[in-house]
Amino acid sequence: MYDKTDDPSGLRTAFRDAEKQYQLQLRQSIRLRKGRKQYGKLHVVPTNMTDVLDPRASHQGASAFTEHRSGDGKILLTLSTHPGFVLLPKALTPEEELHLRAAALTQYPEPPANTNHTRQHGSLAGLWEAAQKGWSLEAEKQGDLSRGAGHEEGAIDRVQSRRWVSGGDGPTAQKLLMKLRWCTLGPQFDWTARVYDTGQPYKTLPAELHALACRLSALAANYLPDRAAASWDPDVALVNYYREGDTLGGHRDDVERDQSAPIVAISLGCDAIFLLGGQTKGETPVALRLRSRDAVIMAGPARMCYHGIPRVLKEAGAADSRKAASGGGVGGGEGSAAIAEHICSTRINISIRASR
Ligand SMILES: O=C(O)CCC(=O)C(=O)O
Ligand SMILES: [Fe+2]
Repeated sequence: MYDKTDDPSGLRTAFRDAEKQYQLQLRQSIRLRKGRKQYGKLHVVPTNMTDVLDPRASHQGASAFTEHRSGDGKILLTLSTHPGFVLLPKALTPEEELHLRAAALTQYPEPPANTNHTRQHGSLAGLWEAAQKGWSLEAEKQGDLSRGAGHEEGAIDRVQSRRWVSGGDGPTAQKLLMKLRWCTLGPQFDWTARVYDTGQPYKTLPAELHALACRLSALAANYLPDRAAASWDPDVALVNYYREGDTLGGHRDDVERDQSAPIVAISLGCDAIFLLGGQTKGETPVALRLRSRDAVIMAGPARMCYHGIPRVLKEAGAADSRKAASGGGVGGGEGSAAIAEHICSTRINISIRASR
């Protein structure tokens, strides 16, 4: 997990400049009519993408990527500037993509996994279903949010859970779903103490994520530092949810015990710009375009590199998601069209790690 307090000064750095370059900028025209201001529509200011490395265009020859092939023909891309970094375009099958995006919306945030809502609202069991049904949280009861003696800042208390009700006074499930930013699988992460806490109840890393991460790191093993993949046994994952305008600031994931072990990060939904910098924020990062089904592996020296997401490209990737919806989603099950619609405006990243 990463250090959110890493850049408290807000100092201008090469990394920060790159973040600003790619961040969503909205502009609104204002006209004066009969002495009164009239506000036009907000529009997105075009971003110069010419320096963004596109893994799907690597065959064009001008790319900074070096292309390799695994035994079964899968493409692996490396960067000579960043040893230990491997990008696997289309690493997931379309079936895995459908399955994981449904799981990331409907199963992974379920208790006992913590989410960014846990501190304020307690366990939100059934968030996805409640959002589909148009439910809200029942009104807060006096004392619901009281924290017992010995409460430590940063530890997430189990505030009493509230029920979903139709037409309740609390926040709507739809709004809470739109504001879902992360959930943690495997031992809970204490963001303030910056440690994994095996003392609280937690959801073990789903076997499908463990298997997928091991498969991908084994595929990339030749391009990772010595034996980084061989004995790797991931036990935690952070699921990040991004909507248009959401960003993930430049950080290093430096809490896990073995700082050279791989992190395998899976992209689902909308495209994004991923910045990969150096060991300080003074180094200018490279910008990469990540798409749904792509995987990124960072191990060895690349683990020490600052990285972040300055931009989610809402329209990009949406057509594919809609197409998948008409195919029926996960087994054509109920809610698959709703999942596909949601993912058209969302990016999900699942980063799988070993905490111990
Ligand atoms: O969203 C991404 O692609 C990167 C996520 C990440 O860096 C993290 O979860 O630590
Ligand atoms: Fe990270």
